[in-house]
Amino acid sequence: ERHAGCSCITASVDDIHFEHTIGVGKVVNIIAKVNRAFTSSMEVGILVTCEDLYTDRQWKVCHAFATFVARRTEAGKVQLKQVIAHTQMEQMEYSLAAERRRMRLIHAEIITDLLSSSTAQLGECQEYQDADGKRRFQEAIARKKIRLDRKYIISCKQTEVPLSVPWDPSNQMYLSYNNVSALKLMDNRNNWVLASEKNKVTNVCISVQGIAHWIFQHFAQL
Ligand SMILES: CC(=O)SCCNC(=O)CCNC(=O)[C@H](O)C(C)(C)COP(=O)(O)OP(=O)(O)OC[C@H]1O[C@@H](n2cnc3c(N)ncnc32)[C@H](O)[C@@H]1OP(=O)(O)O
Repeated sequence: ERHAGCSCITASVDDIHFEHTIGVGKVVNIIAKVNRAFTSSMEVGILVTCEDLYTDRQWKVCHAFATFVARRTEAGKVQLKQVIAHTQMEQMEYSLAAERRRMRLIHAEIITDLLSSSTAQLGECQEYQDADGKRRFQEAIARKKIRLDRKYIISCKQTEVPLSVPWDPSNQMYLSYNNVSALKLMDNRNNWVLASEKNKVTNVCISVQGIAHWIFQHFAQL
């Protein structure tokens, strides 16, 4: 709200993973920072650390991301002022914030997609009490896949090459979720056709033009 200069509403909070417990008597430090402002929404990174005052030891407890939206005024949607990223770390968070936002906004779409593709993979291995149990099981699988994708993106090392972002030095540490999800989408398709095979290297192709085009386009950037 300090950044926005007006009242804001919590739109979403990403997955929260606790890496350590906090014992009684320890000091908890919470640092929250606006990573990036978009139009009326902004991503806030929240870092929780724990401190033992007797030993001076500090450790990370969790790192979460929340999105806050400036409340509409009578004039309509609020245009937030931009965040200026100064340090290399701030620039990295600034870039990654756009990618995380994209993941948030397509979350529902991904769940639907994973649900339809995971139905085929489940096979006969699970027995369900009822249809609701099966649906909850499938949703849990879909959520787990999304969590793993997020973990992968967050753990991306600076030296790893970004995949789908227009090449620009400021995007060096930018990893695209789109490539990961497109590859998974491709992997789930069953209409792959063997194109050639030589020295145990198999080339396969697929006739979904839109996706293939997308992949080639982005591979071309590497
Ligand atoms: C204690 C608590 O805080 S409890 C939580 C209380 N929070 C609530 O009750 C939120 C209820 N939801 C809402 O009021 C609305 O859905 C809002 C404010 C989140 C979105 O408002 P809408 O009128 O749909 O606005 P609109 O579609 O224009 O989206 C506004 C912005 O929110 C962003 N947004 C919308 N949904 C989400 C989401 N789930 N996650 C992240 N950002 C989102 C949009 O991307 C957009 O960003 P931009 O302006 O920077 O491009």
